[in-house]
Amino acid sequence: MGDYYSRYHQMAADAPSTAVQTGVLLVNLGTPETPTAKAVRPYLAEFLGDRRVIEAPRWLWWLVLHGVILRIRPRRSAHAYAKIWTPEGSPLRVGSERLSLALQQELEQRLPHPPRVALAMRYGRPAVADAIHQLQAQGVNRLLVLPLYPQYSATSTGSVIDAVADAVKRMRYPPALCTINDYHADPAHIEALAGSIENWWQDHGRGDHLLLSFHGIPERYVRAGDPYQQQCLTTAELLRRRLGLEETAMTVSFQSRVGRERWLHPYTDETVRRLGAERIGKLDVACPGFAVDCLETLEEIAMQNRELFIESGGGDLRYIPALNDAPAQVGQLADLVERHTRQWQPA
Ligand SMILES: C=CC1=C(C)c2cc3[nH]c(cc4nc(cc5[nH]c(cc1n2)c(C)c5CCC(=O)O)C(CCC(=O)O)=C4C)c(C)c3C=C
Ligand SMILES: [Fe+2]
Ligand SMILES: [Fe+2]
Repeated sequence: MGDYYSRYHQMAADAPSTAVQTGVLLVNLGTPETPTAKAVRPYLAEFLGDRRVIEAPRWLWWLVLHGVILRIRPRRSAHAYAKIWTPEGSPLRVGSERLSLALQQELEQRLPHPPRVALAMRYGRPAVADAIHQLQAQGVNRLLVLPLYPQYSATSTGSVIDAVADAVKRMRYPPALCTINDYHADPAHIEALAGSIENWWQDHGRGDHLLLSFHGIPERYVRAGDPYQQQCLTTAELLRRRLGLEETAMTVSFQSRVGRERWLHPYTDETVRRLGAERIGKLDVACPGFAVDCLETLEEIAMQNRELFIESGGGDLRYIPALNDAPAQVGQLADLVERHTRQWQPA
């Protein structure tokens, strides 16, 4: 009896069961380890094998993916990645790591009990499950999941939530969870975007037209209820008003389509060609859906679409960089974290 109680008291004393430690899991898409077909292939296989990304009958898609796409695309994509690769690695990885570090430092300056920040990639490494385990090893028992996608899509944010749910399914004692679905209309986010475009204009002069290009998704997904298109258009409209631009001074388009299905319109490449043919002098392009620069901005927009624009009669296409680890984005994300974790802060 006495033995039982003393053991019980010892256990209770050892267990820090009332300590609250918050974690923030930043999640971005993921990127290959090296710009080679060998490294791009498993990355694409995981990405394009995700049912959230490709909604098609499984067996049919498996045949197309493994029989056709993974035989052709890795080499083509690797060639594109090679053009933007940096000495530190893939821009998406380097930019996401810098942002994660800056957010950790900002929260440490602001809060007496700062959350621990970890970065995960939806595809490739560091895997979502590994990052959550790493946070738990640091004592985290409250977890805020913050996908680095300002607009919600089932294909991007939804898939991150799947990965978190899969990780949690295997845990005996998971952390309490909170997930941020989107921040597409957060005033501080709009302010950060507007400020970065204005700063860029201050250094380079204002162009003749502003194009906002978002990543596309199949139109079919929007018809099925994905709020992505609406959220992109709302971000764009809020940004246009904040910048004080006439409706005719700005265009919205959707880039990076894959396959033959109809994706969100208008397509960025067709829009760029049209604006070139209209003999626009300087076309400024920003991609507000990308928190961090990556293949889709640095290669597709700043290289491929710039060439398209000039070929079709335009003057120059100037890509305005993503927010990356700019203080305005770090501050906005820190505010978001503070708002969502206040409920957990020790009194
Ligand atoms: C084929 C279906 C795809 C859907 C749907 C899709 C949605 C989607 N993607 C992003 C963000 C990024 N995508 C990136 C690259 C990329 N996207 C697809 C396909 C779909 N994306 C592919 C095949 C690729 C790989 C590159 C290529 O082969 O062309 C990237 C950049 C990755 C990097 O390493 O730099 C990002 C970021 C969002 C936000 C989204 C839905 C809204
Ligand atoms: Fe994509
Ligand atoms: Fe692309």
